[in-house]
Amino acid sequence: MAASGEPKKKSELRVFESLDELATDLAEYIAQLSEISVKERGCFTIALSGGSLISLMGKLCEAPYNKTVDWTKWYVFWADERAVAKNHVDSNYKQTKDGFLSKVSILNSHVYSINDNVTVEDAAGEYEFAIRQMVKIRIIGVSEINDCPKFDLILLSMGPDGHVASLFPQHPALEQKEEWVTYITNSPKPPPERITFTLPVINSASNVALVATGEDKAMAVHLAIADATDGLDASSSPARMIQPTDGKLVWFIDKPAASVLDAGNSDSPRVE
Ligand SMILES: O=C1O[C@H](COP(=O)(O)O)[C@@H](O)[C@H](O)[C@H]1O
Repeated sequence: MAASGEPKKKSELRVFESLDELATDLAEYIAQLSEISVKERGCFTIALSGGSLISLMGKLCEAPYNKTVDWTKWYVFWADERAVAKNHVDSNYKQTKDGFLSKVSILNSHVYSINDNVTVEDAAGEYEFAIRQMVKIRIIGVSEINDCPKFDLILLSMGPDGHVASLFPQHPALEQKEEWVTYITNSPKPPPERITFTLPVINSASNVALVATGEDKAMAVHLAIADATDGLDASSSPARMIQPTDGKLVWFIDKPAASVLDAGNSDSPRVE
């Protein structure tokens, strides 16, 4: 990992033999970024997603990280949320609470969940407002390029259709350039109503990690990473649109997810 002050490589592809190895490296990556941010800025702002990601973060709740990470300096946000009650099985908050937050000592007051008591439109507006307040007091950094929030780390899990956060292929939400947080009411994956960070926010982060595991994601990984993808229009692969402007992207994938890349069906990956 590039230490503070060193030039950062823009993107990197890490392929693992097993889920256990991936989870081990992911925990170390997050812990290192947390340490660097706390040293440089006094806090660590992280935005999470749902899906398979949370269980892959499990090793962070174990030794040594449960003791060595400075959890009191963490500020937790969500890159997307489904419009369901917080105790619903589909809630990204519930999944994160059960699988991660309840096992580490992050302060409750540093956990910024999305309001489940209002319409998705209002919830998106409220969440953007909350983030603006955190930018104003410089807990969340700010991009010098576009005034967007600059999260220390945004963690995304890619779906088999190439979606990230709740940004789905061909969806107009991919075009949203003005708002930081938007909403959709027609998600192709249930539940239909969701709140999501927009691409400008994701691409303004200091670090973005994209996780994809399993053979059912192999083609989406190929479309997102391969150099040449004949005839592909950009919005058919939201994951391909993740290109941090002034930050670093790291892909964490397992062998099955890398299988189409490995099969020699692709040109050299766009990432190192
Ligand atoms: O619906 C969602 O799906 C993606 C990917 O989920 P996975 O189970 O295929 O890993 C997830 O990252 C996103 O946050 C979520 O709302």
